[in-house]
Amino acid sequence: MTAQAWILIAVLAAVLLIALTAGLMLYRKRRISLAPNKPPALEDRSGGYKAGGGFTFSQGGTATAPRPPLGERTETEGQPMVGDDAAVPRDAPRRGISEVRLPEPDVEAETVVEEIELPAIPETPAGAESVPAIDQIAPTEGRLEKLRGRLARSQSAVGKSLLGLLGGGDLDEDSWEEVEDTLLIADLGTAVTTSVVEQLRVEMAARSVRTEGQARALLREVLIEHLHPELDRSVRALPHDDHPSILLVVGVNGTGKTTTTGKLARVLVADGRRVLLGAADTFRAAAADQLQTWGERVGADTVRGKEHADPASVAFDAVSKGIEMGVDVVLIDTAGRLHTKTGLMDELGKVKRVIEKRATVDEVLLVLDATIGQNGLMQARVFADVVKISGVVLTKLDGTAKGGIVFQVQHELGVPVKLVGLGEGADDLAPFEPAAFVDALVG
Ligand SMILES: Nc1nc2c(ncn2[C@@H]2O[C@H](COP(=O)(O)OP(=O)(O)OP(=O)(O)O)[C@@H](O)[C@H]2O)c(=O)[nH]1
Repeated sequence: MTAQAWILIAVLAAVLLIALTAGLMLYRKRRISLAPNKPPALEDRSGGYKAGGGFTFSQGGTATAPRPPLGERTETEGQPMVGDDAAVPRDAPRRGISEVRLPEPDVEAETVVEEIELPAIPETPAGAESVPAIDQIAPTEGRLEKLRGRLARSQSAVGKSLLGLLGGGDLDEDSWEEVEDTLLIADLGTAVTTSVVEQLRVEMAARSVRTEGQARALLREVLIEHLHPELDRSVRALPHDDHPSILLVVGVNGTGKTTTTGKLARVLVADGRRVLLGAADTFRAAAADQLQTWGERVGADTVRGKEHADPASVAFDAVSKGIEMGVDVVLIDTAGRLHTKTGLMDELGKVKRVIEKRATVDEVLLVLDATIGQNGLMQARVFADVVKISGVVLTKLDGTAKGGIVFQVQHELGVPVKLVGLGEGADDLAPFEPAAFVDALVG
């Protein structure tokens, strides 16, 4: 070969090398690293308060997000890329996942972490009281007991009429029908009512119940049994070794989602946890403001997007930020104003799918308004079809005699009611305890 040919080959090889290097650099630049950043030290804003107990928290089952099968994506390094849909090949038609904005510096303006400007606390002499910058949170222990009066006011009418009927001893068919009607009016639903009445009939005969005291004891026992006290009602909010626990709060708007998310944040902060809030209800700016205010009051940052930003994007940002900040739990408030099932399906399904590119969702809490009775159950069915609900929060139990919906929701969904809302106040959230609930009911 001539010298000229060798020179030509060398030049071609150099050009090829430069093109490869440039291509690799471009590829790396476009990639999003999924390796969590080193968590910066987080300021403890709980005011040093540790709750004595009352609420039970546990750790979600899976430690890390399940990786989608490699063969179904086009890139080969085992990490999902921007816009990847877990189970869909990259070149398949997508359902809007590509709209997801990720927290790169140039899109930072899209979502904002509202850092809380805490007022400087003046140095105080030892022993002197310092002014707390944020809310003092009442101990969470025995909440249901404290709030029992509120429940009892509206519920005990049901218990009284039941005891009035059962306390008389031998019941004729008309009386049994009245018992049945009372349970139906209290929203226990046909299936649970039938089962409760059957068990009461059998046990009343077997135990020869004659007095009101005996009737109360039996009624209490049967109702508690129908509330399945054996179900795990702990809220899966404890952090994993390498990432926070992730909780999604879902439900139709107006049921109390934002309020519940705020109240739950207070309980967690009181329990010594570092909390980050995600305002994925982007349809109404006021919803994000409301959540942020809750956050400011307890000392939790809020990740929020612009009005009408993609909720999945905000949720993703919140989870990413939570991992980066090293918080214990990320609570994500979602929008529930999509009344058609398809819209809801797309929205919530996408939120969950996108989050799970970073971490498994540990708990999906469905918030239901107890005052709307049967309608709440219909909502529950729709949501249960869309996302796997792991727990129910029943709100506004302070304003209704229809608490029987608790029985139905559990019976239909097979999911435990974990928390109850008993007022609009910041601390009016309580763990659901079947025995205490029935005691309030029976009086
Ligand atoms: N009485 C009572 N009111 C409650 C309870 N929980 C929430 N509320 C009230 O219900 C109303 C709606 O609550 P939100 O938290 O804004 O409901 P949401 O589901 O987030 O609604 P959107 O923000 O419109 O999606 C507010 O006025 C709350 O104060 C409760 O347990 N008892």
